[in-house]
Amino acid sequence: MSTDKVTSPASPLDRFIAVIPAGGVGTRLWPLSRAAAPKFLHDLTGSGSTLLRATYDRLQPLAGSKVLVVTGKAHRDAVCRQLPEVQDSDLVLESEPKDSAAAIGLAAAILHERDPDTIMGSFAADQVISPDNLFQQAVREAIHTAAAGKIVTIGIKPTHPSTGFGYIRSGQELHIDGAPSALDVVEFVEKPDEEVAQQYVDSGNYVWNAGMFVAPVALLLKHLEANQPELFRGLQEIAQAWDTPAREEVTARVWPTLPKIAIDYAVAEPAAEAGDVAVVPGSFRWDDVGDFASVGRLNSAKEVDDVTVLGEGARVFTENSSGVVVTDTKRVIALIGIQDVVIVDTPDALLVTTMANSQRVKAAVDALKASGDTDVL
Ligand SMILES: Nc1nc2c(ncn2[C@@H]2O[C@H](COP(=O)(O)OP(=O)(O)O[C@H]3O[C@H](CO)[C@@H](O)[C@H](O)[C@@H]3O)[C@@H](O)[C@H]2O)c(=O)[nH]1
Repeated sequence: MSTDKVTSPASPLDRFIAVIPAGGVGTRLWPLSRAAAPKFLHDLTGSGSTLLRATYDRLQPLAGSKVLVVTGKAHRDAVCRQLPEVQDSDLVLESEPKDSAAAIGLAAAILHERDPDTIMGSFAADQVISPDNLFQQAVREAIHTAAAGKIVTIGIKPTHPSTGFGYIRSGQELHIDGAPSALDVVEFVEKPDEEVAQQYVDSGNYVWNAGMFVAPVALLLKHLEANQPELFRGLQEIAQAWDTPAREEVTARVWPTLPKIAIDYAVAEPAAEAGDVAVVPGSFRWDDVGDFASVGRLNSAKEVDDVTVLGEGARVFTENSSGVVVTDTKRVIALIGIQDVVIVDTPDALLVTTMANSQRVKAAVDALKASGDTDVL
């Protein structure tokens, strides 16, 4: 009888490391979401977990403690409080925001330095997803698909012609072991205009990009190098110094020089053209919490009459009214006979609008910026 040890090839799942890029301000959720306390640091579902913490917990069964977080220096303390498990060397702090290609690309480059066979998955810190098991099932399929040499996106069935999302046109089934629903991607179009978005939705051939990318780090970096060579070179330099005493010095020197571009333009669109992108359909409930109408929907269980009320110790009186109230003050709020209102009450800024206008909050933020009144942003 042979005494040779029978070893099975390592599962791609063992090569998986999760990355959470936690940036952006969430302008359409002002005045709740601020530069100093962006959307991902808030509990916007009333679950007791912030969006960041929920994202981390959702990834646990897939990644364990192998999670890298990329965020702004200013958020270091808040992120460490919310995610005490994250080691110093796995917390990437940016001195200034450089958009998602730099954030995700640096994580890929660091992971590549540590182990070039790593499969990484990047997951936005500010989405609401349920149930977790359907998300995890889709990501497992994405990891198997990535191991077959693809950059993998997760597709969400569109409900309206949003101009804030990437659109993915899928093609043939890929027939990959462990990924029965993976499809080839024919085209990836980031944020089309409304007319094009409407055509995509009407055609029934497109899904939304959920803002998640699962890929072998080497493949992601190959496309970054081909399409953004300057960004790639800078990230390489930082990554090579990352686990050495030179980390601080090199990062401080190189990071400010990096070009700003979204990963969707820098990698996803050109990689799809090269035939290197796949999509796994997500059957979970997905919401990017883009405005207060969405906050209202996500918390409808907390309705007082027809008004959704969010906020610890909120004191809200309602009569014949509907909408959403978010408050972090102790003020009493009374709503009488008004429909579909949005009220966001904070100590130094008050927002009053309607559900239908909740996407336009950004206009107020832009106006405040232009007037130089930035202390409330
Ligand atoms: N650390 C860090 N993270 C950043 C930065 N800029 C963006 N991010 C993070 O990168 C992710 C996506 O960035 P957004 O800038 O919020 O992208 P988007 O406009 O919402 O579009 C993306 O997501 C959509 C789904 O929500 C997609 O449909 C679309 O194709 C695209 O991937 C989020 O997790 C965001 O926090 C940055 O400078 N630094």
